[in-house]
Amino acid sequence: MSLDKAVERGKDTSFPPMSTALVAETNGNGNGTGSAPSNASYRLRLNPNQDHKAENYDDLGLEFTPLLFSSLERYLPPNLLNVSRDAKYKYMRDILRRYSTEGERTRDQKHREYRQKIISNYQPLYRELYTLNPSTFFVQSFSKAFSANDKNRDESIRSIMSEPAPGIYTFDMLQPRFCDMLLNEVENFEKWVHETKFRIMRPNTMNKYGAVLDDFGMESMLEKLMEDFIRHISKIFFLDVGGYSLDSHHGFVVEYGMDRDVELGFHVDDSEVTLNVCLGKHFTGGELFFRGVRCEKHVNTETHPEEIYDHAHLPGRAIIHRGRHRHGARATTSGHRLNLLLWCRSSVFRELKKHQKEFVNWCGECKREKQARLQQSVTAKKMELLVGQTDGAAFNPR
Ligand SMILES: O=C(O)CCC(=O)C(=O)O
Ligand SMILES: [Fe+2]
Repeated sequence: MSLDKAVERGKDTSFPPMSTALVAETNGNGNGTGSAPSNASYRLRLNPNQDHKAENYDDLGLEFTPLLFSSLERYLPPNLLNVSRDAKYKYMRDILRRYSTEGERTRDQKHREYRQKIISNYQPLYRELYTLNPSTFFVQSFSKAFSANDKNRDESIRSIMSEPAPGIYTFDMLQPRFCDMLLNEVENFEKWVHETKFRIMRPNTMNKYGAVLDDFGMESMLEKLMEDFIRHISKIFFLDVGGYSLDSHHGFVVEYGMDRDVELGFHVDDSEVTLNVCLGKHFTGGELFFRGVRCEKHVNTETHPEEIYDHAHLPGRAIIHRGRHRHGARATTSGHRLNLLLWCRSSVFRELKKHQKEFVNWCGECKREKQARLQQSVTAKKMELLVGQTDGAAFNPR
C-alpha cells in the first residue's frame, strides 16, 4: 500500500456537494437585520436560534434538498421566523440560488430524482432503522452520556472516550442487534440492486462496493444522528474544524473482503469530522492507519514518528477523527468487514477557511513550521544580544 501521496477523497461528483456556505452579512450583534426580502438585503443570523422548531419542507420542489431548508430556517432573522412557510421558503431559496451555479443545481436535482426513484421502489427490510431510536441503536454507556443535562454533558461525553493518539477518539456505540439489522438491510438493498439491475452510485470513486445509506432512505435518520450526537462530540474535541456547526453529512457503508474492496489507500476525507463504526461481521486485518492531520498545502509532507497510529476495528465500536487526519485501511485478509461512515461537514467552517491566512492551527505541519520559525527568531535574538554584549565589552572604556 502506497503512503507516497494522500488522495483528497470525495472531491468527485458521485454524490452531492456539501450544502452551500451561508454566512451572510450580519449587523453588529451578529444577528442579522431581517429586513424585507428585497434583493439587496437578504440576511441570515450568524448563530442559529436553537429553540426554534423548523418546518418540514419535504413536499416542496426539487431545486434544493428539503433538509437544507429545515436546517437553514433557524438562521432566519427573528422577524421572519413566524411568517408563512411559503414566504420563508422563497426567502431561503433566493439566498441559496445566489450561492450556487445553475450547473450545481441541475446536478443536485438529478441526484434527488435518483434518490426518489430508489426510495419509491425499494422495500426496506426493517422500517425501524429509518428513524433514530437511541434506546435500540446505542449501547447504554453511549446513550447515558448524552442524556446528562447541559451542564454535565461535556464531562459525561469525555468520560466514555479514549484518546489512543492525539485527535483520535474511540468509544462503544452500537448495539450488536442494531449492527446485525443494518448489515441485513444493506444486504437486502444489494439484493434489490442486483435483481432490478438498478445502477447505483458507490460511496466514492475509491470504492467498488458499499452503499450510500442516504440514497435509500436513511438521510434524515443520519442527519439526526449528526445533530443530536456527533455535533456535541465535535464541539468538545474538534472546535478548530467547525465544532458544533456541522450542518451536512454523507452517510454510507463500506464493504471489504478478498472478494470485495480489499484495502483503502492513503487519503483524507471530504469532511470536517468523520465517524467510523465497525458493524462486523467476522474478519481479520482491515486496521486503520493514521499519519497526522494536514491542510491542503501540506497534505503530502512526511509523517513524524509521533503521528503514527494503527487502529483495529471491533464490531460496535466507533472511532472519530478530523476528516483531514490522513489515513487508510489495510487489507481485510479473511471474512467480510462492513463499516458505517458518517462524513460530517460544516458550511460555516468552509466559508471561514476561505478567508484564512496560510497558517491553520489544526495542521501538524503548519504548527511545526510556526514552531521552527519561533525557534529561529529566538535563536537570532539570543545571538543579537550576545554579540551586542561582546561588542559592548570591547568598547568598554575600562
Ligand atoms: O475502511 C475503513 O474503516 C475506513 C474507511 C474510510 O476511511 C473512508 O471511507 O473514508
Ligand atoms: Fe476515510
